[in-house]
Amino acid sequence: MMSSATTAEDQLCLNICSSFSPSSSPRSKPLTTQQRWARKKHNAEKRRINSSEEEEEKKKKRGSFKQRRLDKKAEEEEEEEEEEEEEELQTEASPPADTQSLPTVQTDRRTPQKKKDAVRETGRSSIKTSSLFKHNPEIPEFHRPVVSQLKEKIFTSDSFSDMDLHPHLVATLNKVLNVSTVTSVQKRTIPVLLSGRDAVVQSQTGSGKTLSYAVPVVQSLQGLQQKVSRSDGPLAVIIVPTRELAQQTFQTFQKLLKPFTWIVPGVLMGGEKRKSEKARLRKGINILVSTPGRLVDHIKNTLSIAFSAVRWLILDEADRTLDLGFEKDLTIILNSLNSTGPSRQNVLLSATLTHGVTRLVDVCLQDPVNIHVSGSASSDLITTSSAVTSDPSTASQSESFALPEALKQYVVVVPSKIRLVCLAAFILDKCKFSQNNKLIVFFSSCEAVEFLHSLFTSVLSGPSTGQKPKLCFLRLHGNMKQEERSEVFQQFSVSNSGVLLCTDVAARGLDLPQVTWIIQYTPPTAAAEYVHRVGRTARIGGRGSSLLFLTPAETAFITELANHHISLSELKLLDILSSLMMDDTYKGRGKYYSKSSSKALEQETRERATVLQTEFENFVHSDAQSVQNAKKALQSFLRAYTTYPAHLKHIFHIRSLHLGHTAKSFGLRDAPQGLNAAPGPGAKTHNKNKNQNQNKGTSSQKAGGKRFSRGQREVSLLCSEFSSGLEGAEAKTKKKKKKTTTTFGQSGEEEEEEE
Ligand SMILES: Nc1ncnc2c1ncn2[C@@H]1O[C@H](COP(=O)(O)OP(=O)(O)OP(=O)(O)O)[C@@H](O)[C@H]1O
Repeated sequence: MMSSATTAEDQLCLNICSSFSPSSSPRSKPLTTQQRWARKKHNAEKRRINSSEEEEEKKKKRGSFKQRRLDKKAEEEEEEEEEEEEEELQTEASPPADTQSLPTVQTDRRTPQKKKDAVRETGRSSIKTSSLFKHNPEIPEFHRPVVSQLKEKIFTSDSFSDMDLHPHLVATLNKVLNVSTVTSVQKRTIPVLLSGRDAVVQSQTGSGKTLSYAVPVVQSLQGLQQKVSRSDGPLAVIIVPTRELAQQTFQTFQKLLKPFTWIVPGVLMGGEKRKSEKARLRKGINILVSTPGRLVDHIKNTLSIAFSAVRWLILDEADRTLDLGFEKDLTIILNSLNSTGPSRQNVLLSATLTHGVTRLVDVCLQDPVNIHVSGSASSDLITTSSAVTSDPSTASQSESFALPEALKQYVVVVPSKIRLVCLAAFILDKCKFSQNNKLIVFFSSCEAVEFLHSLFTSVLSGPSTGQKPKLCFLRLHGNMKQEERSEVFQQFSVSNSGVLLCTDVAARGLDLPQVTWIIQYTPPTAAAEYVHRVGRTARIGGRGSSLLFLTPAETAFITELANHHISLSELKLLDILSSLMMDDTYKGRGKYYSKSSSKALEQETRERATVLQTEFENFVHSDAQSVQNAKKALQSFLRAYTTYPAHLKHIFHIRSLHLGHTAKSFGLRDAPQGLNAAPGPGAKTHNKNKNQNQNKGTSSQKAGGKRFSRGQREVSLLCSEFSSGLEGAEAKTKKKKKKTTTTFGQSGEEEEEEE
């Protein structure tokens, strides 16, 4: 992991900084375009940082005022010439009006490979994309707020053998799980849990929280005086938000229980066959790992499930369980556990225990110990606060999240129109031009993942050559069949490189080895979610990097993150796009290729980006189905955009999206007509006539053919996102409206799901 992460970082540094090395272009060899570009950038940078005094001196040296005017004129002429060429390119590039509108063509019956070849040919010979680089909002000056990031020391000097654990358990930790030194969170949590106390545990992603509860659970169950038997049923219940995490946690218990074969672990999760789960429950499961929805299903429908012996309740990713859709499930689970069972130990864990979790603490825990493993940036000390509180003054402290120390966090500000090529250029840079990079890219909807997966696989994958395998794109989202989800998860876990496109279904808890980059193509809906997404890399002391995409209108999110002690550095859009100069796959017409001025090289980069965008657009518009998929992806993106919480609406408001530009980021040539989820009255679009249709809805709008008031619509979108994105949507659900009152004292109209 270390070495590959280093390579990634090195590559990044190469892109940003190597061009500043004066010795990078030996005189004996002719310079490549890339090197010329790098040198020009270096000179430009040097000019920028020169002090005004030096500038003055240079001016004096350059001679008389007249001479300076002549120089300037020559410079201007060169610029004008280049601009003219640019205009020419754009005029040629603009497609005729009729090719811009969405085609109503018949389904293309060409094979994908033929289709791809045709697309590539068209992309090369003529650039049909209207200018990507004109009429974009200006990229604002990047202001980096000063924040002191919270730090956590991951490892201690203690080992598991120093703890009061069964020797076979220690041996299993050492030999099967390959761990010997205890992490900070484990050192703090294991003794507290072994003493019988309830606990609330917050520590950074990838710090070993799973073992911090799994070890004491196994230690206590193996030591029970009356030996555990299957007929006891569940003694420990572990609730996690996603299927993949359930599977991963179950596997950890399987390993830990190797020497204690009489204790049986089991997993229940959506997408699996209920019948076989029922049979396993009947036989007896002692450590039960489950997603909330499926456990509720069994509570309602499986007679053999009995909680009379439960001694442990663990809520991993506890703050997630408070989200819409999970809270009511949790209420049913708690009611069911409380109605039977002896007294039990309860544990809440997460990297981000937001103050909303206090409600859960009040309901669930008795006199808990609060373990909060983080110190200030200037100290390595580990502090433990004394109590969980809802006091607003301490709430902000509890909402400052520690991030892995070796995680490098970047942001790139990209106008909507250029987002797609920027993402593609970044992926090519990391996966085609450097090796052993493993990327995870987050999107806001299943449809967007599906669509971009097929687009990238078709346009970017390239053929596998003798030395290099095909660039591999995988996808993971809640609308996939369970077998496929498991297969992808497994495939990405064991691979050394590749790109996983996913929704937030992969944001929490997953421990995928050697991930080098996390890319957030759509920004998260909360700082906490940002933390979990980037936490899929740089785990357990390893290195990793993350890149957040923001549009110029969204840059205030940088300050929002800074409020949570999260600090980002900027990557420049042109630096990312410059990776297209690494080979000639997307070479333009070569007009600027031979020129040496930095402007010409920038222009060549822009032209290549345009060629790539053209390939995307040609692919999308090559058949009706692809257009339909792109529209669906755009529509779901817009829907998801309406679900940002109220306090972030000033940053992410649907009205500030430019529909035509956003459409381009899904490979569409223009803003499509007849989107079901119209973006609202203020949404901007190129086409005024189209806009009229979309602007009609005010207090109510059409979504999926059904009329919703604005509030109802947002709730319905949220529900659908969470049910499809996290629990899996293929489970057939019958929904009915019901008035409910939750354990937490909230009442309201909620959707009840019955499986
Ligand atoms: N003491 C240890 N020494 C070395 N590796 C460890 C130790 N404890 C756990 N690990 C490994 O660290 C990785 C991360 O652990 P884990 O998944 O429990 O982190 P986490 O804190 O739960 O992360 P997240 O908040 O993302 O869920 C796992 O691969 C795990 O096997």
